[in-house]
Amino acid sequence: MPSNNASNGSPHTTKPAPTPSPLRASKFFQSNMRILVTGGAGFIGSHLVDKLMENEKNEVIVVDNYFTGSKDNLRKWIGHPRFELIRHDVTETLLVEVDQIYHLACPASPVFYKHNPVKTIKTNVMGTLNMLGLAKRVGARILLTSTSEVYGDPLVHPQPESYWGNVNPIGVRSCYDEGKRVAETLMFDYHRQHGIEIRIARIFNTYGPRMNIDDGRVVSNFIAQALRDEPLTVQAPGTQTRSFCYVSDMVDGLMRLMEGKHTGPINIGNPGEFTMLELAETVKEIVNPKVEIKMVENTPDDPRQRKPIISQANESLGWEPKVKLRDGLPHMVEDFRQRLGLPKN
Ligand SMILES: NC(=O)c1ccc[n+]([C@@H]2O[C@H](COP(=O)([O-])OP(=O)(O)OC[C@H]3O[C@@H](n4cnc5c(N)ncnc54)[C@H](O)[C@@H]3O)[C@@H](O)[C@H]2O)c1
Ligand SMILES: O=C(O)[C@H]1O[C@H](OP(=O)(O)OP(=O)(O)OC[C@H]2O[C@@H](n3ccc(=O)[nH]c3=O)[C@H](O)[C@@H]2O)[C@H](O)[C@@H](O)[C@@H]1O
Repeated sequence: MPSNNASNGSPHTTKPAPTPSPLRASKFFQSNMRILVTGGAGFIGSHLVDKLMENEKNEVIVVDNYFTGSKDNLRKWIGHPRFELIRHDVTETLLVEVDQIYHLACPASPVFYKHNPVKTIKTNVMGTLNMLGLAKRVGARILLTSTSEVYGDPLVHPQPESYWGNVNPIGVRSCYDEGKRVAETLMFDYHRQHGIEIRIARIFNTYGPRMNIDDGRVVSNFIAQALRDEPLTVQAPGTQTRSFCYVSDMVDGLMRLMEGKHTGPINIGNPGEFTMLELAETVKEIVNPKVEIKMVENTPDDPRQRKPIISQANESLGWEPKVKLRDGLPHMVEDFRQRLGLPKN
């Protein structure tokens, strides 16, 4: 049986946070807050950058290797004096002077993270080590975007943060879910050993405009298929569930977590739970009532159920999602129509 009743260990440390590097103060121009976003050219990262850039006191640096992200997602900021974009792989060390680090870099779609699993592990482990090393050197606060996949195929439903999970350590998804579990471990060890200020978000399935059209994740697949008049591919049995959070709610939750006092880990997601068949029916109804729904083979270790308990986010961050699935989907459909060159509905 998995442990589901233990605490997450003491997150507290007696060590003071390291002082910022003297280089930090030696710059000619200094904004009030210099923020690094790794993976900022990706889906969630680019929406986060949009929101951070709204504050004129923020200077934002994005590093990305463009594996699943694109410069196009950031085109409105390229050339802006408060914005910098660096082609960089987080598995290599990075020397910059920043106050906060949002560490998102990692392929998120199962199709992409399974494509080169060794690289996915390296990104999660070495990438997180490098960002923690940077946080330690410059005294920055660091937020990791972990995942509900740390709960594996959960035997406790819905999932509280105290649940330790049911994860296959040697499966095809392990590069991602075990990788993120190690990343969480590294975060807490740097916190306890070096006094680094950490924040960990456990993100549940997030959707919205700018997802890659052929990303492979379920919401983007169904919308692209419905728009192209191709059958919606429900992977068997179709009764597996997910809880879908709209991207603006997610970004709001991540920023509140960064600015708040709680280390986490903290679930950020929308508790509205749907089977994949229900999702297919909803997309069919909204986008293309004539489209066929086709049952196809599933992939190994697909979690059978997933739904966050969000009382911690609610109590400690004052956060709850605002956008219901039926209200969020049309924004994504509109974005996909534009990018596929289809007329407005
Ligand atoms: N979207 C979700 O439903 C979801 C759920 C749980 C967790 N997350 C986490 O949130 C983060 C962002 O997810 P997303 O949906 O925006 O994914 P995404 O694939 O759109 O974005 C990830 C970004 O990281 C970049 N990247 C990947 N490997 C890199 C490396 N080695 N060095 C530098 N950049 C690298 C990619 O090019 C991309 O721009 C990820 O850490 C993911 O694990 C997302
Ligand atoms: O939220 C999370 O924690 C994780 O959620 C997703 O992983 P997953 O839920 O497996 O995402 P999808 O590939 O979108 O699959 C969701 C469900 O839809 C099904 N599916 C997928 C694609 C498809 O065409 N049809 C279909 O029925 C899958 O079998 C699965 O049951 C993300 O891709 C991970 O990055 C993220 O960490």
